[in-house]
Formats: sequence, C-alpha cells, structure tokens
Amino acid sequence: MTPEDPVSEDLVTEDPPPGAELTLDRLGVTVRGRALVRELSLRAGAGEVVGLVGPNGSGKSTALRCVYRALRPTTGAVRVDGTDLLALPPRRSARTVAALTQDPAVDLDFTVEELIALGRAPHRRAHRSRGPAAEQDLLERVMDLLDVRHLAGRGVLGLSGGERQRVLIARALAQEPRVLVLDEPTNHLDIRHQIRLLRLLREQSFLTVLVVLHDLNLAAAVCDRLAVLSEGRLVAQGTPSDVLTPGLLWDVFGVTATVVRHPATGAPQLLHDLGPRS
Ligand SMILES: Nc1ncnc2c1ncn2[C@@H]1O[C@H](COP(=O)(O)OP(=O)(O)OP(=O)(O)O)[C@@H](O)[C@H]1O
Repeated sequence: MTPEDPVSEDLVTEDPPPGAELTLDRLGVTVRGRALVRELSLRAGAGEVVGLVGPNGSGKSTALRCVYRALRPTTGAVRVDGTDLLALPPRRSARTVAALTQDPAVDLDFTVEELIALGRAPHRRAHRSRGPAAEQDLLERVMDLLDVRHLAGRGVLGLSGGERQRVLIARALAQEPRVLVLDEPTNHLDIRHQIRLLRLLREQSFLTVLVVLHDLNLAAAVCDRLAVLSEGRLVAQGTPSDVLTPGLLWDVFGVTATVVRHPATGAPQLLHDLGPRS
C-alpha cells in the first residue's frame, strides 16, 4: 500500500445505505452546575464531512458523546434524519451511528479480527447479517481499508498505539453506520495512515462524518465545513476558507498564524512561527 493507492469508494459494501442528515439542535450539557456545551446548533448533510475544532476543554468531546449516546444532553436534541436519536431503540441507533472515542477501553484480549467483528453485533438479529461468506468478505474489506489485515490473528492488547487506533476505526466501519463520529482519529497514526484515513473519509459519499481534529491543516484538507467551539459555544462555522482566518485563530486559539493556500487544492493551510530563539 502507498499513500497514492486508490481508496475504495464503496468503502465497505456494494449497496451502502445513504448517509443521514445529522442535526445538533440547541444542544446543551450542564454537569454539576457548569455548562460544558451551550446552545450548540449544527447540521451535517448526508455524506458531508464536518469538523469540530476548538481549544482544549472547549466542549468538543462532550458534544460528540451526546451524538454517540454516551451522554444525555441537558437541553436540546441530536436528530438523525429528523428523528431524536434517543427515541431510537439502542440496536437501531447502533446501526445508525458508530463512534471512535477519545480513550476507547480495549482491555480484553480479543484478536484483531474478533474485535472488528464486534462491530457487526447490531446487525446480527432480524436477518440483517449477510451470511457467513459475505460477513467474512465485509470484515476483510474493512481490514484492508485500514491496513490491518496482516494483524488479523494478533491479540489487541499487544498492538502499537497506531495499530490499535486503525483497528478501532475498522470496527466502527464494520458497523456500517450512516453517521460516523470520530474523536481525534489521527491520534497515534503515522503521516501515511493519517492521509489514507482522511482520503477515505473525503472520498466516500454515503457516510455523514462528524470529526474532532486538532490539526487544523488536516481539518482544512478533509472537511467540507468546520464548526469552531470556544468555551462550549459555537463561535464560527463555514467552509475552511471562511473559518480559518488569522483573526479567528488569534481570538479563539490565541495564536498568530500565517494563512496560505495549498498550491494544488486551494485549501487554507497555516504556517506557524515559533518566534526568535531566546
Ligand atoms: N464529567 C465531567 N464532569 C465535569 N467536567 C467535565 C466532565 N467532562 C468534561 N468536563 C469538562 O468539560 C470541559 C469540556 O471537556 P471536553 O472533553 O468536552 O473538551 P474538548 O474540547 O474535547 O477538549 P480536548 O481538546 O482537550 O480533548 C473541560 O473543561 C472538562 O474538564
């Protein structure tokens, strides 16, 4: 595999269900009297990749937790194609939204293939699984997409950080969700696997993706739109070019950055200057 390898556009299956519209409707989360997310309204259209960016502690992971149902919002709602996610039975919601969380617990010594196959659990009942051969084919395609097939028989406890991250993303894809929520998915990945993952997200058209990224250059390269959180509030949203301005970078992140255009794609890219050596 090289970074130039084409990424399969049909990602996992030949007849994927279409991506869903994801709406965060005036979402609020208050914990012990402290508002962690305030009145957050955000929409990701079917097939769109929307990036959630902001400083440490600005509420990004908290908002994502509401989307993958690890946290019940205090106010507002998360809707998928207009339906409140909390109104869906858990198994149906697990067929709709899959997540890579920031600190996923991997403490049982499954093999890589067994762990990825757990992503199929929501499909097992009601004749939704595809029969043994097609299920195996799906697992192998997902493993190839994330470049983990060579690890299939290895125990997950012995993997490197980047290998484990790719396995967990493979498990989320095996779930065949319509909405994929990713909290810092490039953590631990070398640059080749970062680029491969982001191309995968960008080239598919049937998954709606909400992704938290700290690397604003990668966010600008992959996201159709960015939403910027600061102290739990949405302070800007729009295309990467609309959002990543020197003024916003100073106001929200407190950094001075030079914004240039990528010569091939035109995407905004940030150049950082550490200042003179003292
Ligand atoms: N269960 C909780 N109880 C109290 N405070 C919490 C809880 N969970 C998160 N927080 C606080 O809420 C704020 C937002 O946290 P969150 O993890 O959503 O931020 P984030 O934007 O994802 O940050 P990072 O970029 O560092 O991952 C932080 O100040 C955090 O300490």
